[in-house]
Amino acid sequence: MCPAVNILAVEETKEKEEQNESRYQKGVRHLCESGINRIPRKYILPVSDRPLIVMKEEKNYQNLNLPIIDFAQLQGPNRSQVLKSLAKACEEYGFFQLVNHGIHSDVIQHIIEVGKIFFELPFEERAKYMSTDMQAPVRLGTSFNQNKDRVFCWRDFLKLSCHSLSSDILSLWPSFPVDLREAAANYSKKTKFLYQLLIGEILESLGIVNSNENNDSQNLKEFEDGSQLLVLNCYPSCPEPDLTLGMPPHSDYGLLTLLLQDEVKGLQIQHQEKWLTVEPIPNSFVINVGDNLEIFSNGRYKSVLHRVLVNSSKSRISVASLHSLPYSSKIQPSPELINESSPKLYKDTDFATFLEYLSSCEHKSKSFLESRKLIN
Ligand SMILES: O=C(O)CCC(=O)C(=O)O
Ligand SMILES: [Fe+2]
Repeated sequence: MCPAVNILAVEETKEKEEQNESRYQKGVRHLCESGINRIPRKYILPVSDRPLIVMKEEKNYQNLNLPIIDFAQLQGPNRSQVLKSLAKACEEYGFFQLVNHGIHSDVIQHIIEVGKIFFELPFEERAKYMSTDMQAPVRLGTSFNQNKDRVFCWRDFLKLSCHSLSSDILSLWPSFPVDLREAAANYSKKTKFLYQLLIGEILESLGIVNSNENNDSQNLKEFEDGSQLLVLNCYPSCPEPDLTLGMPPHSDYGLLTLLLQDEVKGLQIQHQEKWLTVEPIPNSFVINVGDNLEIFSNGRYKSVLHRVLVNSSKSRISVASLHSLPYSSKIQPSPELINESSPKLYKDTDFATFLEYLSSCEHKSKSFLESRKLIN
């Protein structure tokens, strides 16, 4: 081939690749709406990272019955037993399912419904909320970290910062469907309240009652007044689910995540070196320990890797309510949990360090937490 033709061919390929890149940035739903029956190369994981979906047959499905904590029982005569089960779940699994939590099923159904409708809106309507600014109070995005991911995952998401539910912030949230703001604000208030109760119980299960008297300790008020982020995740059905993931293995950064999944399974957690699928229980929350709680508990409670499978027949929606300390706070192992037999295991950490980490690497494993360890 003559050199001029060669250069033209290279430029044409480059142009095509750029067009494809900008198409993928618009999200998986947009891609599916264009009608596809194979997944583009951008979403195909290296063989070693692919999920093993030999479990199409129900008998091969390794479902996991996570420990179940009955929240109402914490108020009853079995309180001390339930606190022990809570501690054991956080130590052994880093996850548990919460039932009888007091949030009405209407509130739960409403957020799932508005989430479904939002992701079904015409692309031009959804696209108004697209942003690559990680700090934006509202952000429609795709994949895991779309600015960094070499391979994209099969997920779109809407992030709503709930730090303040002032009318200034709410007016930035999507105006369609018309009840999205109301449903999301109500859901965020209810989950924040539940989180506040739950983190109090978790601190008690760690044996921390009133560290405010100890000047070196985390101010307990910070646990209650921290930041909250709602993330509505949408995983469209996928023509080749064994080649990709809805979310890659990751741990959550904050203290606790309250996760609501619809009836479609997909969430898997790593437990004893296996990936196990978490069975959805209607009207329950999947609660997981985040990196900051692992640090605060000096490694006693575990922030565990989890990932999301997609499937070829059903879309899936989940809503994660992520709770952290205020972004200006430092997190450190609680001095009350450090002694001669349990030395300090993690460096003090702040949110700025985490943001630096996010922007500097492909966030695909537990390595942020690994990077905070004092002893490896
Ligand atoms: O969709 C799920 O089940 C999990 C979502 C998740 O892990 C997250 O939003 O951090
Ligand atoms: Fe997560």
